[in-house]
Amino acid sequence: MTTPWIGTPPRIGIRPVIDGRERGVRESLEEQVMAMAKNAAAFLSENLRYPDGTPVQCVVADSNIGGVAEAAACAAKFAREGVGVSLTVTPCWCYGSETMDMDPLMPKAVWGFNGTERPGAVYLAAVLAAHNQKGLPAFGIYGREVQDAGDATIPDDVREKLLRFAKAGLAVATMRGKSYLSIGGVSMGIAGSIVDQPFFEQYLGMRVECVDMSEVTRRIEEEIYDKDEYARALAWTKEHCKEGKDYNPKDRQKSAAAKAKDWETVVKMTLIIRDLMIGNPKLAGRGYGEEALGHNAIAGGFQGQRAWTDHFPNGDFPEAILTSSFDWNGIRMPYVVATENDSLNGVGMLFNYLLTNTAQIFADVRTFWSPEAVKRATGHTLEGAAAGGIIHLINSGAATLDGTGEQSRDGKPAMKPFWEITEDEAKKCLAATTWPTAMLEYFRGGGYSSCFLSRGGMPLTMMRLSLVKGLGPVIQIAEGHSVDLPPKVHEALNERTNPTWPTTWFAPNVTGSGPFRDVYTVMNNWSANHGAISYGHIGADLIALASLLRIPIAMHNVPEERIFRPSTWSLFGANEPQAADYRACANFGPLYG
Ligand SMILES: C[C@H](O)[C@@H](O)[C@@H](O)C(=O)CO
Ligand SMILES: [Mn+2]
Repeated sequence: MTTPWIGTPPRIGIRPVIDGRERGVRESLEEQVMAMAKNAAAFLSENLRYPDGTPVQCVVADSNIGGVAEAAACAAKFAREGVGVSLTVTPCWCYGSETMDMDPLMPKAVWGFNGTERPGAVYLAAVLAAHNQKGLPAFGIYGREVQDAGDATIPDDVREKLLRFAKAGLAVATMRGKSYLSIGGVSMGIAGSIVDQPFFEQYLGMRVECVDMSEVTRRIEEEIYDKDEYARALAWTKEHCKEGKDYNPKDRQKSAAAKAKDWETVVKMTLIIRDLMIGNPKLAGRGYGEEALGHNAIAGGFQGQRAWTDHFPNGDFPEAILTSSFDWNGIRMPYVVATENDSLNGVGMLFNYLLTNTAQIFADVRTFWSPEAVKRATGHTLEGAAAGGIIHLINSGAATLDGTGEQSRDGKPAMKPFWEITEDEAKKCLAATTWPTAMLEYFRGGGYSSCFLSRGGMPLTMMRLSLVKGLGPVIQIAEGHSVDLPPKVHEALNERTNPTWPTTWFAPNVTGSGPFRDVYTVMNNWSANHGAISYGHIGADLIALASLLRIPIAMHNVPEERIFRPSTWSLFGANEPQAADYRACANFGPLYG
């Protein structure tokens, strides 16, 4: 079952531009310029995948672009072909404002070949100046080393920038026109669940769809879900999702029959939340044509607490399974579902997902444990990556089971795109997860929480998107690693909190100064109760994406040499990149704004 919102994914349009002077110059360049475009297209398609695992598609202009007529013909072709991102390439001089991509909504980059036979770099600088003057920021790509005119290889530094730009551009284009589905409303006063529709519209080009949680009740009671799939899902759940310890007081524990009923309910909730997000053609055949359509949601959130969870089984199972890369339908695309309807953390998960095609961890940023505090509480001395202290990431709900770290890459724990995950790895993730009965003191209606401990040694990036009145959205980024603790130490610390929830021990990379002065300062600066955690050090990709969306970065620990933003940003203060970022974002304002 593929996710309909990937339907016709955005393509990357390649624009080969050329010096239009005939009777010698243009003719001498036709072949080389078009070859550069086709080479770039092949590289991008070979190295990038859509969320459904298919190769990214590129569209090359029908001709080299020597002037506005050919630029217009190229724009028309791109519109016909569903192009959402544009890359202009050239090894020679061309006429900037006559050939440039003028589409204000199109993420754009220009690659000027570093070869001196013809002035490709001069065009690059000239056309970027035009982009600056016209308020159409573009990424500039200029390889460090000079290449010979016929050299078709793409140097490593150019490859890195092409991929960083393309991933960010595709994420922007993929979100446009899609929905965030808000199931329920504000959860326990969590600000991220006060869903800000103008933010989604103006910054992401998305819409917010709102459905009351009573719709889930209606569909459960009227059996508006695929009953065959439900039977398979329940059987699969019984086989693969083992009930964990019931920590509730004996006199409050539910009966076996009531627990079995709760399993049935949470499995139905899973089908229903997914159907609400993306629809389900199976429903049309039963007279539920409207329900079959869904809400075109690329991300969603379930309020759960407390209006639902004070009475019904909680949403932890649905949220955890949907954000994982496998279920009763096999290994498949994960979904983006935010616990407590924290829509801003849902957007963070969505950004991370679109940049990596990997499932995401939703977590509370719960506790900073200093080495001294761990020593006092357990007698253990933190060491290795944990030596500076650790942050306890734990939250009931949408932590993907991929977060167990039971998948591997090069022999190390990993979280992979679904098409790389083996059946055995999926089974290991499930086997590493137990499902304790929900803590009834919190979740009066019961249900089940996913409980696992992430393996250490995974490169992780934790990010948060928050809103500030008068400023708008800002993003925080912390690259680091998951860490292992001795079992007894983990147990001692975990039992102090909620042992029924999934834990990732996180050690951010610290720099010794500023917001990354030390681990404590990272947490002390964190701008909300939640973080969206992705496998991999993707901070530079997030920074590129944020710049396309004009969302400034409030803090990050990404090495400077990896940072890639539109060239315009440097004109807002190249010596002070963070201040420049804020100025540039404020200057241009929201992309759809
Ligand atoms: C069960 C509790 O209410 C938790 O849901 C709560 O501590 C949170 O996760 C807050 O983000
Ligand atoms: Mn939470």
